Amino acid sequence: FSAHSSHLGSSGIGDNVAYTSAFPSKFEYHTPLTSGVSVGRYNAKREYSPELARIYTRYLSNDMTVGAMCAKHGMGPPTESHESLNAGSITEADINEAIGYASQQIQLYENANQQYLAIDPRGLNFSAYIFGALLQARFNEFITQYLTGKKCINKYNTAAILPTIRIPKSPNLNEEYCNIDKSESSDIRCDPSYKYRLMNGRCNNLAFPNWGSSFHCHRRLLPPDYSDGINQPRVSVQNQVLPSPRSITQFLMPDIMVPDPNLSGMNMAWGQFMVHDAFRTIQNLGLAINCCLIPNATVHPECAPITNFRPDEATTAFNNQQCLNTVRSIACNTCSLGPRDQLNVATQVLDLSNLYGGNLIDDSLTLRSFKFGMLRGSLDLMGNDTLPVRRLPKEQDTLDLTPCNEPLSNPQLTCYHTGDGIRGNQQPGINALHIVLRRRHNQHAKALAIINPHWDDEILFQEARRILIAETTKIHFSEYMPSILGDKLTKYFDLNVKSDGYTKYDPTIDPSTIQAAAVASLRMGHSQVFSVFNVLNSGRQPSYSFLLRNKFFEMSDIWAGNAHGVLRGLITEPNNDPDQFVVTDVKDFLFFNPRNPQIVDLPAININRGREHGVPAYIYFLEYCTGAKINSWHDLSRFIPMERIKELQTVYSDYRDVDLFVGGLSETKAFGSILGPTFGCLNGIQFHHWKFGDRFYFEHGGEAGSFTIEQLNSIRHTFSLANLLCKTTDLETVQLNPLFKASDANPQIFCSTLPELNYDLWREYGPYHKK
Ligand code: HEM
Repeated sequence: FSAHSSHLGSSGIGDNVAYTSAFPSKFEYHTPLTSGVSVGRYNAKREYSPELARIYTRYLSNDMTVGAMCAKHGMGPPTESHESLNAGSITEADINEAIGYASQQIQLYENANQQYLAIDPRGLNFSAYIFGALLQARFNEFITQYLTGKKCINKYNTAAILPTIRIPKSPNLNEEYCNIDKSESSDIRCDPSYKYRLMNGRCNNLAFPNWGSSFHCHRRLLPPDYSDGINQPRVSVQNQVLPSPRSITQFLMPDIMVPDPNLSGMNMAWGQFMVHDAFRTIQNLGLAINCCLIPNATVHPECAPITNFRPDEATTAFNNQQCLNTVRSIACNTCSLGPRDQLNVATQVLDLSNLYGGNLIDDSLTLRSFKFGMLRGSLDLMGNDTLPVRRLPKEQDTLDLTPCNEPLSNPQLTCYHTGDGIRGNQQPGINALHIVLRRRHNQHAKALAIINPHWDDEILFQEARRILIAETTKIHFSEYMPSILGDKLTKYFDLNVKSDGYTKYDPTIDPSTIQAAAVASLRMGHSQVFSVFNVLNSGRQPSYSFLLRNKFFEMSDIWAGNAHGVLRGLITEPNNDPDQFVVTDVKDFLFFNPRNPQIVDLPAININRGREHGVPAYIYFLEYCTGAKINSWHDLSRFIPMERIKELQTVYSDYRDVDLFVGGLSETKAFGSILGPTFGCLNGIQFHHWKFGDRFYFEHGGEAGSFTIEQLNSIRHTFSLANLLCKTTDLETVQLNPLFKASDANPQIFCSTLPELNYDLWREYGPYHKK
């Protein structure tokens, strides 16, 4: 048993390490809130580096031990004890004992699964791959549990040293999963000259072919904070259960509409679409487990229901509901010992995997027509070209198993088939964007087929896909990201789209999705959600409106041919400001289904999710981002208004307990962004990784998938969200930037004035194709 080298495991990590913040030193701080923050240069590669030790030794030093066998609880701060643990401290006999223990436990775990599958067999739809990888992940967690107990290994070393210990093959482990799961897997052969992205996201990084691929773990900026150091949800610094997520949303996140003065509803919708491209964390057994249902049944080990909250108007109206069902995210196979990570089934870069599919279940092949590179479709009742209809049960979404919510009066109006499974039907706005992008793909494919009649279906499909990914990515980077980050942070994180020339890929950056963004900073969009959706006619007058709560997975508006009306509403209506307020439609009535009425609370789920993913508390990310050291509630007043701090104090007993989602949304906005410094920073880092860590990012030069400079400039000068909407809908006018409401600074323009891509630059000249 040997230890690999690890930066975390080296000695000498302590409080005296110089710490640099994620923010630049040259920022002008206009508000006193952020003045005096010690700042430094953001370095995309520094996560898990020794310089962060000061932060994580703080939260991991609250070490209340792991495993019942450990006689010595509270081992003291990690800096004192970590040097005593090295690979040699754990013998072969220890590992063998641990494997024996894990073999028994995994049997019990499987029995629990079987019990629930007997109650709700939908979970059986889960692929064998997920089950196999999950069991392997759980097996390693049981080994970890045994070793930490027997050797009294503290949290710090559980995160730092245990992952470096090689464990022998075991009959329970399918080595194949591990070989293909490892980022540096030698089982995956990549063709460096292939110019298209693989559908599963592999081979983006040629040295680490799994970086950013589907069915792989999220990554972390800070090591996890699990209560047991392995997989149990975070608890308070006093080692108590944290306040109930529902109590937090009841008291701290009321439904108060504060529309953003500038942004349009499209800002929320486009943000959600972008997020769905890269993030898809799924629950264990796809939500088939009901953790609230059976009072005396054995609680499934992956249950994390939300309980211990006071009744309120909504819960009382729903049969005095006292428990909100939440199942834990599926564990990811890290192929090593140590704490749990979570699985992302989407490809983790911005490659439109939500449109094209890209994982084992939502296979791109089921979406293609195999004619002229086009995607399949169907017609709505007005004869508009729309997505293909979902054909049950073959295309049943087997990943999250949320049912389609067909209207009771019209049950034949089912959901549509998308590359994102059922999630593409989550509400009419997201579905309308799927429609737009599917149409645009087919436009690109048709145009290319005229230019290059000799191209076969495969080339046409891949080239149209490559252009459409460039089109949406250009909109993300030149319109969406600046709209939420503001100009300064966009510049700081180097996100601006250039006006000429190439950018450079950095193979040392892992573009994978960051846990803190998955559970908190990018979920800021949940506070932007509006309750009322106005559907506008072609004269931009309201035709009718609906409440979001009535339209989850309910596609009757789309069937009726109102996708354009929904889009007109989104670009015309305002957006809510990302703040501590969240509308009832997602706070009480998320995924409301009249067939099974119950309260589902999205912000409470977000808080719960953060804890069960072991994401550390808010202040550590604040420190990570700004370099500020927070030692009291009062220290927070530089970032959060005092009245809000008082509110936080009514729910949290310690400033170190505040959840990242709650703290981040409580901050005063900074740097001209609609976000505070912590969420601005975390999202900026994620975006930076998506740009520079993605070999296929459209502006990069010198790569197999690079565009010619002429093509690239045509992409830059042609593509915009306004143009995309104009080209794919019956809009006659649209404001210059539809992520903002129309105004003098953002005037309406005629669609007819917007150019088309110069497809001629894609004309292929060969011996038989003369210019
Ligand atoms: C109508 C609007 C929306 C609804 C109903 C919605 C609903 C949801 C739900 C149910 C989840 C999974 C929660 C869980 O089990 O942990 C989720 C996750 C998430 N949402 Fe939203 N959301 C909406 C809009 C947005 C927007 C506008 C953004 C960002 C701009 C966003 C960002 C995220 C992120 C980052 C995740 C985590 C995704 C993952 O890891 O798979 N959402 N959302």
